[in-house]
Amino acid sequence: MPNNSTSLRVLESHFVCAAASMAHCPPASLPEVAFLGRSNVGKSTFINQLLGHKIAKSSATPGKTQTANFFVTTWQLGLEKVAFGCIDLPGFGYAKVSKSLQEEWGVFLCTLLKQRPSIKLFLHLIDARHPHLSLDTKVQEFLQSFIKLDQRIQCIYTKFDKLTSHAQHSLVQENPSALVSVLKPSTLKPKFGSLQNLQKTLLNALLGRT
Ligand SMILES: Nc1nc2c(ncn2[C@@H]2O[C@H](COP(=O)(O)OP(=O)(O)OP(=O)(O)O)[C@@H](O)[C@H]2O)c(=O)[nH]1
Ligand SMILES: [Mg+2]
Repeated sequence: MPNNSTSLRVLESHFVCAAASMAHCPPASLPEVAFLGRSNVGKSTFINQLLGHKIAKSSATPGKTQTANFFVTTWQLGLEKVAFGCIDLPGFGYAKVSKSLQEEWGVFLCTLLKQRPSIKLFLHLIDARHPHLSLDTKVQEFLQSFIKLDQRIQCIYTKFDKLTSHAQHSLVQENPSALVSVLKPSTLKPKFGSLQNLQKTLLNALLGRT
């Protein structure tokens, strides 16, 4: 396994397609990361950070991403080249009334997550300011109900920059296995990691190296 000082570079990324049904999804030939979380939590923004350019459309208005958007990226870690897919999903939790995940999200997205074995990493983005919402618990339960041995779930707190320093420490203490992200990765305090470390952690999780 590459050690922590091995450098990581994003070599290339491109948009593949937007799908609104299983029939429109591209062939599942590469390992994939699915980015899921409430509307407006920062899924598209985080994909852009990881891939190093604005490839996924983000917006201050909730409900921006309406289809499952597929991207492919190639990264170099030391001497190793890895190509993988990223799936930017529509958010849930926009409706004011509490509904089941399937009602919120529709049959397509639930089926996509359950029936696409190439998804090796489910990245669950949670707003750091609201870490205990019942909808996020429902998502965890939903994922746990079907994931296979070669699939992983990883939580990441977004909008971590909106917390006070004290609240940042408390949240990380409460859930040490979660990752954190901020709007401008270069402003993340070193004790909370770096964009490179995040990229390496996610790549290792995707490849089942954790
Ligand atoms: N302060 C701060 N703002 C963020 C962060 N991540 C995202 N945002 C902002 O949050 C808003 C929503 O970001 P998106 O990336 O579009 O969120 P999304 O989860 O893709 O939203 P939907 O596609 O509607 O589900 C944008 O205005 C982003 O600039 C963060 O870590 N910190
Ligand atoms: Mg989005």
